[in-house]
Amino acid sequence: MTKHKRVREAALEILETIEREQAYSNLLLNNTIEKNEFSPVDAALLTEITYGTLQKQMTIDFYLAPFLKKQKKLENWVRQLLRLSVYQMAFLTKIPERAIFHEAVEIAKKRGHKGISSLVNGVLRSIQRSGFPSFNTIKDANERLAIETSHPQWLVNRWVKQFGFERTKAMCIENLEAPQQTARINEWLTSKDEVMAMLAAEGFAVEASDSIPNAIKSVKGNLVKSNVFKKGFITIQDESSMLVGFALAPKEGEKILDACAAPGGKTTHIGEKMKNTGEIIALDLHEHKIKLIRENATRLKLTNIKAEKMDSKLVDTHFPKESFDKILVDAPCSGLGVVKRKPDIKYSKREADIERLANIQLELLSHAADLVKKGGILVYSTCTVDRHENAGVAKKFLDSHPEFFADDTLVERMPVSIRSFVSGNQVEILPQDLKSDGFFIACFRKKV
Ligand SMILES: C[S@@+](CC[C@H](N)C(=O)[O-])C[C@H]1O[C@@H](n2cnc3c(N)ncnc32)[C@H](O)[C@@H]1O
Repeated sequence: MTKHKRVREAALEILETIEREQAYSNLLLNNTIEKNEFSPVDAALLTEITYGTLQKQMTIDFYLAPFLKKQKKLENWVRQLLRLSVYQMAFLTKIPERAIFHEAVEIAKKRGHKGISSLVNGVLRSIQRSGFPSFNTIKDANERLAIETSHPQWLVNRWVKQFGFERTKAMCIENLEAPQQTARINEWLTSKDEVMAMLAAEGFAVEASDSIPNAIKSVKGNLVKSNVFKKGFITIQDESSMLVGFALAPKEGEKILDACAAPGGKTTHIGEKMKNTGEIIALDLHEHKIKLIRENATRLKLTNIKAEKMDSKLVDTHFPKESFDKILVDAPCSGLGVVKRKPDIKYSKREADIERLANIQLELLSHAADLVKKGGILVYSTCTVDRHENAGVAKKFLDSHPEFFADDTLVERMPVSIRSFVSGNQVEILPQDLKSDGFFIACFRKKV
């Protein structure tokens, strides 16, 4: 069996599993690469085909529709096989079409029967003869944007209402880009210059971040594989997530609560900013996730983090009132800012999830509120792009908690390149703004 066929069979299996079990694409992909011991070249092709097919699923289905009109019911694996073949035809122009057809037909024969392999062959050859249908046939602008950029119509309609058509379009286009790998320097152990020199010596190509001090981006190579990472000098983190550390601006010796902490990306940032002093209580609902916080803290040589399993809706029954200088609620959210990284999110989320998650976020903030010291701050953040969560929750929190006010000094704590995205006590980053994840932060201060 050729290597490339193994790659496509593996891609097919991953796509089927994601659809069947709503599993996470990144975890499945990493497991498959490890299990099959794929070479870096095959791993790259598998990633490209799997993510590409998922990212462009609605566009591909639009391309396929005229050629499947006569099919009563397609088995799921056959649809996925057609999708990944069409993805290669439309978007991976370096792969010869005869190779795409041959491998699709071979997989169809192996998995199904002769009838299915002729169907797959027939559909792909018809597409080759007739070409893909044009988007111009779609008259409604939102619907065309949804199909062209493969975002559900409800989401495009919602974003257009919240951000206008042009910003939504830029966001949908940006969401189709490959995510950048960025990393934060462990500033209490080393410096950006030292890290860049060490990584160069290991053969990695990196550049300083354009927007965040003490951050770098990978140009070539997966930084997780570096000794610099293993030794705890860097943490892989999206640039917009790093802004939470700036918003909190923890000082040495402070006592901080991180109410939704796993896997500890932001907890450890706080720990580093405090130069391993003070105390950070890091909570999460799930025991297996607490382990991740501890592992990260250990790798980064931080001993100021205490990770515990707890439902943060109960924090006010566990800790004394006004016992923390600062509290972070990096809340569970709809995740619509990380579609670039996890394309399955855009198909699995429903509008009802947004309402439910906004309620949970408000509840978590309300339970944490009593624990903030007078004059202390409460930071609320999400990796989503939605104003019913985010600004909507921030408003409801302030409306129902007169002991807090909107902390407009947030802008002073943000890196200079981010200040134009700050409005009052909030910062809203859309994916196209920094080529990062979409992100939201609001900062509330307790009256003295
Ligand atoms: C956005 S993630 C946190 C990411 C983390 N702050 C970081 O930077 O690595 C939200 C986390 O909240 C946790 N969570 C959800 N509901 C919770 C609750 N009621 N109490 C504590 N943790 C909760 C989830 O398990 C998840 O790990």
